[in-house]
Amino acid sequence: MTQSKAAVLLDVKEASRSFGGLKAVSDVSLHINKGELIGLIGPNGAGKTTLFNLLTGVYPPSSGSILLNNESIGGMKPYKINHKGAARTFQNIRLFTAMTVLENVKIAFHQHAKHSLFSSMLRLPKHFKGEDEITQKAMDILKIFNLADQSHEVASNLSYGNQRRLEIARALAAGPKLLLLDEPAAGMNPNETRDLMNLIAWIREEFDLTILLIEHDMSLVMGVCNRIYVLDRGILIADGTPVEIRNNPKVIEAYLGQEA
Ligand SMILES: Nc1ncnc2c1ncn2[C@@H]1O[C@H](COP(=O)(O)OP(=O)(O)OP(=O)(O)O)[C@@H](O)[C@H]1O
Repeated sequence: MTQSKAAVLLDVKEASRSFGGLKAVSDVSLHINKGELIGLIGPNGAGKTTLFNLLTGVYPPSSGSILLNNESIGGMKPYKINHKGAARTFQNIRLFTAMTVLENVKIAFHQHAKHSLFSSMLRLPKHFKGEDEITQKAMDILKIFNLADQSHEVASNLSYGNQRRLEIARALAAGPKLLLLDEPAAGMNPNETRDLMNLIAWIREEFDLTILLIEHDMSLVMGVCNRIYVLDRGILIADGTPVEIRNNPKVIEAYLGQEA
């Protein structure tokens, strides 16, 4: 896909991140156009999560630049990047497990809600109106994820697959432009995985999202992604359409090397 300036949402230029002597991400340049669903794959320890951590402010890049909507976000605090329009899920699920399903989504809405802390503290009518609206919006999202019936269930009581879905629902509540999903299907069975991939493709359309999806398993991303980037030992070794990636000798070698 061509890289016209207006269409690019995320532009990463020669980003690196070192931990001691290890270059976990090494001079990676990539771009994502608005509306694309992009896969990020690579063997164990390739640097996928570290790249996500750079994109979401968990770590600043050691060098290089990261632009979201033409604005530099490299090194910004995570909450600021979230406000700029990038939301993520984590490889290890991070829900408020003692809270209900509904509360988990409402918290994310509150972080972005318009009603002021002042009206909340004084419990003005405006506060209750805002609260009702947030409950309604949270329920609407839960319906999309087939979690509305369990809205009053404590999050830790959900099945593993549903906890993963709830994480995505919560990320969506932040109203992101860019959604970063770190192995959203990890631990799911093949049917759950297929349903989730279809749901991800659907929410992209419905919410006008751009999505970057980390996945371990190449075959999973083949069906849904427009393009795929491949990392190996911190280096971007390939990018292209699913068919190009499937037939790329460097990619095959990287994956075979992992099995050896
Ligand atoms: N905070 C850290 N401190 C030191 N080393 C780190 C840190 N985070 C990641 N690494 C190292 O950086 C390399 C890349 O790790 P990363 O988790 O980004 O890979 P990954 O592609 O997401 O792997 P996986 O598919 O196994 O999750 C690994 O060698 C890892 O041990």
